[in-house]
Parts: sequence; structure tokens; C-alpha cells
Amino acid sequence: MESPPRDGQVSAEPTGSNLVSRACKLPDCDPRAFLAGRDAPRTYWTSPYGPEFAGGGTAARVTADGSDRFDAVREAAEELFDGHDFDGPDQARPRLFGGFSFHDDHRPAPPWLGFGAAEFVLPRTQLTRANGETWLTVSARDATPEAVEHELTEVSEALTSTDESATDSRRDGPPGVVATNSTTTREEWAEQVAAAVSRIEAGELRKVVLAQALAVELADEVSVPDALARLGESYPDCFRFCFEPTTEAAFFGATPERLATLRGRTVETDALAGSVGRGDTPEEDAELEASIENSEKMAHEHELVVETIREQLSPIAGAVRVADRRVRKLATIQHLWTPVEADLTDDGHVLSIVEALHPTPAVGGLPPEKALQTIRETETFDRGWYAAPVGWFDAEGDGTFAVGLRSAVTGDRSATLFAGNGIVADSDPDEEYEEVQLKYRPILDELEDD
Ligand SMILES: C=C(O[C@@H]1C=C(C(=O)O)C=C[C@H]1O)C(=O)O
Repeated sequence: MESPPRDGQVSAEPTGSNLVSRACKLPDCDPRAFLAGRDAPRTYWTSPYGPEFAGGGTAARVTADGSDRFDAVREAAEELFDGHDFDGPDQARPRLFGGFSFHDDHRPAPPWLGFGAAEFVLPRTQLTRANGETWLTVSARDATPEAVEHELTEVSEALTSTDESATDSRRDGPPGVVATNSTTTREEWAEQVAAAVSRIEAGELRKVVLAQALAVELADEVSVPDALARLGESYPDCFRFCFEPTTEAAFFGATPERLATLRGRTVETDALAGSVGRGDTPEEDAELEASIENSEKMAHEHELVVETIREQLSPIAGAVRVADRRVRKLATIQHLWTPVEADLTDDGHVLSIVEALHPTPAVGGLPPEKALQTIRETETFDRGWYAAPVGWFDAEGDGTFAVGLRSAVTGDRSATLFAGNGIVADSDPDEEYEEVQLKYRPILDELEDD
């Protein structure tokens, strides 16, 4: 049953469901080798707290655009999962993996070829590592249960054969950087920050997050599976992701910021704003930590995020629990961090929470509309999926989304990196510039030769 296309959006392939999924347990299988052995479309997702997924191929695809894109994806997914024939354990259930663009009127153009305003894939083969077990799930909409079971046996045999596991040991190093080209010079940045501060002083704005992009020419192509594996070693506390809808481009990164997890009726989210570097010695590191803990400017910038999240959740949640503010230390940067939890008053869908929260003032600003307008008028590049929701959800509407930061979109021998910082009334352009450069580090370190 095809649902009629609605204004400004396309509800793609899933129209009526004959989705069949089967799962089997595997001996441990390295997701890096699983990905390395496949062509696009490929998907990777892991949270520091829970399952790790790698996906190859497409059993179903859901896309949408326009301001109604969150609802459109949810409705198309409900249709897809309606009558879903799945035989396997809960942890191996198939999910839709993907994300949204930062702005809702996004159109895919280089470097964002293949990345629509909302783009999700239910992988043909999904590898799930959870609770010390590895599962393989095969899904199809064009095959009988017997054919899916047959494919499952074939893929699992190939994955456990010596040939495929032998690729485990072959790892590519960083591709090497030939040249970098920033969208924004230090002088241009100073002008942009000064203009934003004037708007804040005029009372039009309270905070805006301005970003830059860095185009990087590479000596070779990036092996994204290898880069993700290395990021896992340097940033074990981050959400790592890769979405590669076509061979044209892959968006990948290691972000510290959870946008929303929904499990049953419990929502978890993060307020993460306020940044400083790491020290070279424990003493210097402690000094830097104290500098953000005691800074009034950082506290203000951070509290705007906490208060907005509380307001955004209160219409749908009975209780919003805001934990004490703390400092989150990553390998190259430290942030002020306040974890937030809420209980929904009714059954909900993670996409509704994502829609309510995106963009938080950690990546947009306040008031939201004025901040978005300032971002559009100021930035000279396309944010694409940078700073936007990326993650997964399931048939029940449970799932996890993170904010697509510390990230790059890559294709051929090039990569475009993105990084931004919150601007408030007493922002110093030079300090803000340095913080932005720190936020390129996680990805730049994975691209540069040692
Ligand atoms: C915008 C970015 O980071 C966001 C902005 C922060 C800040 O202004 O201090 C801190 C963490 C993130 O919420 C980025 O990494 O590009």
C-alpha cells in the first residue's frame, strides 16, 4: 500500500511490508573486517555504553525532506515494520540506521552527495555485538523466509571462513594529508564573531554556534573502517559512526554528545557545551579543568543549553532529572557536561524526541530561529549532516541518536572536516578560534601520517 507523497517530502521504498529477517549467532567477528569486506552502502554505529553495529547493503531505505521529515520517516518506518517477520533474539533485531541534515531544506550536493535531509537504511546484513555475543541478521523485502535463511547461512559461512577472517590483520594506516584549506581565516572569524556579539548586545540573540569547515586533500583514500577502529582506541568514550549511502561519500566521526536515547519511556540526553584543551602535565590539565569549572562565561553558555533541553522535554515528560554539572575529559579536549534524564508521560518514539531537541543550543543557539538565521547568513559552507542527529531506531521506536560532531565527510582523496563553537556576549574571537581548531583534532589525527 503506497502512501501518497506529501508536500515537500518523499517517502521512499518502504510501501507496505513484506520484510523478513533471520538471525544467527557468530563466533566473534571484527566489525572492521566485516566493513572492509563490503562496498557501499555501509553503516557503522557504536555507543560507549552499548551495542556495536556494522551494516552492509540495503533491505529497505527511508528518505524524506522538508520540515515534516521527522514524522515522514517515522510513518514510513511504521509501515515497513508492520507485519515484520523476524525470528531471532531481541538484541539482533534489525534497525534503521541513518540521520538528518542540520538544516531542514538541505539538498545533497558535493561534498554531501547521497546525503538527503533524512536518510535511513535497514541493512541487508547487520552485525550486532552486544553483551559479549556477536549476531548476524539478514533482512530482505523481496525474498521468502527460506531464501533469507539460505542467505544467512551463506553470509555466516563466508564471515567465519579463514579467508575473510584473514583480512583482520590487514590494517591501513592514516592516508596522509597533502594540503588543507579552511573556509574561514582567523580575520574572517574575528569579523563573524564580532557581528554575532553585536547581535547579542542588541538583544536579538543570546547564543549562536558558528562553525568552520576544513577541506583536506589526502595522499590516498581514507580506509574508513580502519579510521573508525583507531578512533575507538583514542576516543573509547565517544559514539562512533559511519554512514556511506553510496561510493561517492562517507560521513564518519567520534562524537561525545548524545542527543537522545529512548528505552521504553526513559529518555537520556546530554548538555555538553563549554570547552578547553587538555594539559601536557597533570597540573596543567587540572588548571585547565578548573578554568572551565570556574568561568562565568562558560557556565552561562552551558546553562542556556541545560535550560533549553529542560523546556524542550517538559511538554512530553512528567519528570526531568538534571544531574550535577561535571567535566568530561576526552583525549584532546574537555567539556562541561550535564547528563539529563526524563520519563515520558506517554509511549513515544525516539524520532519525536530528536525532533523536539534538534538543534540544541549546543550546536544551534538561542532563540533557535534567530540563531539558525545567523548561521545561514554567516557560514559560507554547507553544514550537511554536521552537528545534526545521527543514529538508529527500531520497530518499537526505541533508539539512540548522537550529534554528528568531530566528523568529516570523505570521498576519493579528499575529506571535509567541520568544527564550531558557542558564541556568547563576552566571547573572545581568538580563544574561540583556538577551541574550534581543537575540535578538528580527532579526525585530523586519523588522517595525518605519523
Ligand atoms: C560545535 C561543536 O561542539 C559543540 C560545542 C561546544 C562548545 O561550544 O563548547 C562543546 C561541545 C559541543 O556541544 C563541534 O564539535 O563542532
